[in-house]
Amino acid sequence: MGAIAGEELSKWEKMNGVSGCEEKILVLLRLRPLNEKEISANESADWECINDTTILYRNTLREGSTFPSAYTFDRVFRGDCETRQVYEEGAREIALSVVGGINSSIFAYGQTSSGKTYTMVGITEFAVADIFDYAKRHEERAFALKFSAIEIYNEIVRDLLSTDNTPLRLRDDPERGPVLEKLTEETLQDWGHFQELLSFCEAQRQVGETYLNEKSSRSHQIIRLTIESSAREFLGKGNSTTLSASVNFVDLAGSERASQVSSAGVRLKEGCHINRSLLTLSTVIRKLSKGRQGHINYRDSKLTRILQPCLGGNARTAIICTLSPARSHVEQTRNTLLFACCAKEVTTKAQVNVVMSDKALVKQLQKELARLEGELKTPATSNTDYVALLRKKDQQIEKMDKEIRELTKQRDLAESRIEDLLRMVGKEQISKKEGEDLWEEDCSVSESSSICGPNISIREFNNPHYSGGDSGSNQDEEDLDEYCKEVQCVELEESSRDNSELLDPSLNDNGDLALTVSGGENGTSHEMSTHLNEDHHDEQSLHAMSGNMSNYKNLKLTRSRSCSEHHMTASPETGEMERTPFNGVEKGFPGRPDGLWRKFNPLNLDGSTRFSRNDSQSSIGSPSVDDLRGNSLRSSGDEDITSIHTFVAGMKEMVKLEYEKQLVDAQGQETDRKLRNVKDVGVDPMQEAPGTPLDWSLQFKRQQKEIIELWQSCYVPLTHRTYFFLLFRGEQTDSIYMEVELRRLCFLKETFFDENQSEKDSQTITLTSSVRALRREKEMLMKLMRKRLSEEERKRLFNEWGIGLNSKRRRMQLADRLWCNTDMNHVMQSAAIVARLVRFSEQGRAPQGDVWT
Ligand SMILES: Nc1ncnc2c1ncn2[C@@H]1O[C@H](COP(=O)(O)OP(=O)(O)OP(=O)(O)O)[C@@H](O)[C@H]1O
Repeated sequence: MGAIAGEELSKWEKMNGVSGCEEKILVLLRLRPLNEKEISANESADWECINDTTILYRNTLREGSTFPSAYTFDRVFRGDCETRQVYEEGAREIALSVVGGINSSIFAYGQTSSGKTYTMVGITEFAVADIFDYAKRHEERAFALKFSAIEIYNEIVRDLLSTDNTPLRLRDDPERGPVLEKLTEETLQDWGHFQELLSFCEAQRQVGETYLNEKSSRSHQIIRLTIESSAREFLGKGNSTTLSASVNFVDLAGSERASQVSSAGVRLKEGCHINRSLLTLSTVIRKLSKGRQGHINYRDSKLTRILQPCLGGNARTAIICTLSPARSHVEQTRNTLLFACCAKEVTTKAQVNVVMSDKALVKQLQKELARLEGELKTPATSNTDYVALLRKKDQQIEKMDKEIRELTKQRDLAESRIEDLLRMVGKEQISKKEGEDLWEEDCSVSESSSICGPNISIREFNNPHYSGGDSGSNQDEEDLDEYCKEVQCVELEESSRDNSELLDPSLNDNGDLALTVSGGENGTSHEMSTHLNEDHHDEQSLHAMSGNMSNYKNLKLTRSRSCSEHHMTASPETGEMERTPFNGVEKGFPGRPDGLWRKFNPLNLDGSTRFSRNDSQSSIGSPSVDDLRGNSLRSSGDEDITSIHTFVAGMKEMVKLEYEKQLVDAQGQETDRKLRNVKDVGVDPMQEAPGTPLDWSLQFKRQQKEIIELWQSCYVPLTHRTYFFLLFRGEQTDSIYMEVELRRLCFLKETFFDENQSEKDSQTITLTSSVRALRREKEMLMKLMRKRLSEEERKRLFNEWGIGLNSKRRRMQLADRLWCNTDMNHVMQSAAIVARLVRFSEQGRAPQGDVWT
């Protein structure tokens, strides 16, 4: 059942005038006359209905009672009033609501023998008669009247239309409320049928004799009449609506005092149940009269549970309180009046109940849908607020989108940094291969055949720049082009960044030779490139290949693509190295940091120099750096050496600045790392930077030693060792790079010993390939000894390194002895020689005197 809708609803609402509205329970009072027993007992009638709404207690003064003497209700009926009058002037309207689809209930409440049954029998008959009459007068509608009756006797519900005394089960239906299972429901045929059923119920009901009433009702009786009606014109068409409602005629058992009724045994037990359930009813009414706040104890008795919809629910309700006027019952009468007073404050909210056919329901829903669509198309004034609200929300969403984009950008930047670091650790294998190829080109010079051993396979490359000044033929140029494309391709893919070699000569597509310096911050690389086309001589080729910075107009030092925002370039005007700062605004190259020069031990070739470090932490005892400085200034190669220093200083300065930047960014990166749960590779300066300078100094020495040993065991190119050794000399900012190098070398070593991997992956760097590359590098250095060192210098070196001046292949012997052990003095001497040979230099940037002092 549901609320009726549309025209039919309006019609019935008009008719009833109450649908959906709250209304108070109608409270009627019926005062019966003194009965024979009371008269014979010489009882006086202390109660009098002084008008249609007020009843007065006449004995107030005599008793000195504190109770009110007058009570007002919707309607009061004197003892001489007929039940018909009570019905017609009181209960009728409520009872007949049922024909309009509204539930209704008529109660009779009062003490025993006050006339409840007397009243309700009449009310029920008059109401049903009126309903029959109504149905008869409204032939346009088809009516169905269903009759059922129960009694609640000692808290047991019985079906009064059944001879079976089996108690009825009471359950709660979410839609229908309390439902009695298996309750007999008879469809009334006619008046006679109704009378039969009433008689049957009367016969079934528990009635007993008490002192006050010969035929006292010992149970609560509820006669229910359900009326269903449908418009005949829609019957059978599938779109009819059915009104369905029930009217309850409730004849309660009477409250009684055991002393008054002199009951005992069964009657006493009945009386206890009756009083208890009536007490519950009174409590429910009292609570409802104060509003619906709090718990209403409907479930405390079967009576209140079954009558719950009638008490403050979807029903119109009238309570007829019956009274005895006798003085002996004054206390019970006052209780009844008190109940009545509470009841008149209770409200119910009845509405028309309708059952719709499926077709009608669909139609109704379609109509509702159309209405809602119409509202959407033409928004009402009240919808303006929603439109504004939506617009505001859209703006918020847009703003949040912007923020998300910005945060995504920041995250990508942080990821890029992490990837740079990871790349340093993970990409060296491929780049190693590239390095190998590049060194093969170095060996393609005219002397290569005499240098390279028969067991070393070297790819011949007829590059005119490497062929002793022989101008390139067309074929040569094609080869060069091919080579350049190859290098460019590799670079574009960023797959061959050689982190295993700090100094990685390669050619770019413009014919420039790029000197890639790896090991910078974040695993980035630095490229120095010079145009080879200027000079085809071997000397210049090698010059460029070794990082000669003599031609500043064609030389540039750049960061790899991933860090292209910071790059070093040679100024076209001054030829000086310039570093583009992080913000993109170029400024002059910062020059050499003092600390670097004080630490650096240059190569001294005048034979008077011993190699040492002036680092106070160094355990190597040798001539001081200051000694060397003076000598190195006098050396024939001082320009080259100082140029190396300058370059290294520039690199270190750049590293330092980047490191500072990392410190600033560290917080953001840390947050990002946590969010994405990126496994830290241990290169976070915030985490890895050692605590105190002293701690770091000790750690640096330890790491440096480990690195040198690993260089040795991994056959790392000497130029790489030299550059790294010179670049990172123990400053706090070196820690990150030391850590990365250490891990990289550990990884490399593991790879060398993993034979399976070497066999499986042809791209993986192997021990053999490293040895071969190292061999070719030494051959290249050997050649450079002749180019870069004077004969005197060479002789001096041969003497110092214990190479007989008459022995064969002296330069190769020297090359073989460079970086051949891990003794720090040896390492420093080796580094100085290699640095001199490969000219980590830049002419015109010789260090100032004050730097050396
Ligand atoms: N208004 C009245 N006019 C004349 N007689 C009445 C009236 N009300 C009740 N009586 C008579 O009083 C007696 C008791 O009435 P009734 O059985 O209806 O009381 P009751 O309240 O139903 O009692 P119980 O609660 O014990 O069932 C009956 O004999 C009945 O005929």
